[in-house]
Amino acid sequence: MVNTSTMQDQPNSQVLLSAIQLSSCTDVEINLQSIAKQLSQLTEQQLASDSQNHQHIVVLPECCLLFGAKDSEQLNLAQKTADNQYLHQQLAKLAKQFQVYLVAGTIPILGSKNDKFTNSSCVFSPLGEQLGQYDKIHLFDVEVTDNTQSYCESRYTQAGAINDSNISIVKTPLVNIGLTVCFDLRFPQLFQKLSQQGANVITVPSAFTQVTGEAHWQTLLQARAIENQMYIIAAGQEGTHENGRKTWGHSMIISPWGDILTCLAQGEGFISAVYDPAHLADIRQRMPLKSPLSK
Ligand SMILES: O=C(O)CNC(=O)[C@H](CS)NC(=O)CCC(=O)C(=O)O
Repeated sequence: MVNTSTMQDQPNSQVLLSAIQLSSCTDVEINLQSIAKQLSQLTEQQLASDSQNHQHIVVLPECCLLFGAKDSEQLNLAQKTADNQYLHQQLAKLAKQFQVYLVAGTIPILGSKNDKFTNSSCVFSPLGEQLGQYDKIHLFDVEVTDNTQSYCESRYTQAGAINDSNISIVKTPLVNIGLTVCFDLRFPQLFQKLSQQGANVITVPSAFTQVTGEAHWQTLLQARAIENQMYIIAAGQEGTHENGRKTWGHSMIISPWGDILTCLAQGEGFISAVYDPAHLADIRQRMPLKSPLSK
């Protein structure tokens, strides 16, 4: 029990951070069911062990509603759902049903020219309202020594805009969330911008390859958390997907000191950790990181 009388006096005074790890397939409905199942188990467990007086932020992996298909199928999905906003609606419904702030991994959203989609992370409130959207800026056009070999995300994906509307924090009652996606993790500039705007939690929905994940994932996450002094919630795809692609999993939540608070190496499931604002304030106060170079 982490319940205390002060917490009961102050509704929503505690923030819980969670990541859901998925092995998403090429069927949107099955993926929605998997997410609902994980959310149901996660919120049930948390109700049983804990006060209801908290704010709960849950992050899903990149491409949470369609993964392991050809990129052209993501474009088809973006085109098919552009008018009725089906993907947004289903995710908003889940946020409301389970009373969480849902950082809904990424979904394909039809771009301005209709021949590409943005790989977008959307945030929904427990009321089912959309609070923000971030379109992935750094696209994964990379040669990897795995069975896929050559990734060319920019073929069907339109990169996110470099402006204050795309790069902006999402304010919730107790936490400012900075949104990033997967390959963005290799570019500290984005994290610095979000940090300057007042982010104290950064989310990293991902589908890291097994090869690059094993080599770099944990180190990059810890570096971003340490250098920006903030919590990181990283939710990954895991396993072997229908197109043979292998993803690394290892979803983790990292403290502003760089500690791995919790990690799920393999399989579908969830992890949670408590956000500690005093710990964050203490680290920032004892070790101010103001560089004369960042003016
Ligand atoms: O293509 C899709 O279906 C969905 N998109 C992804 O999986 C994206 C682009 S291919 N993956 C990454 O960014 C991996 C980054 C990575 O692994 C690294 O930085 O090492």
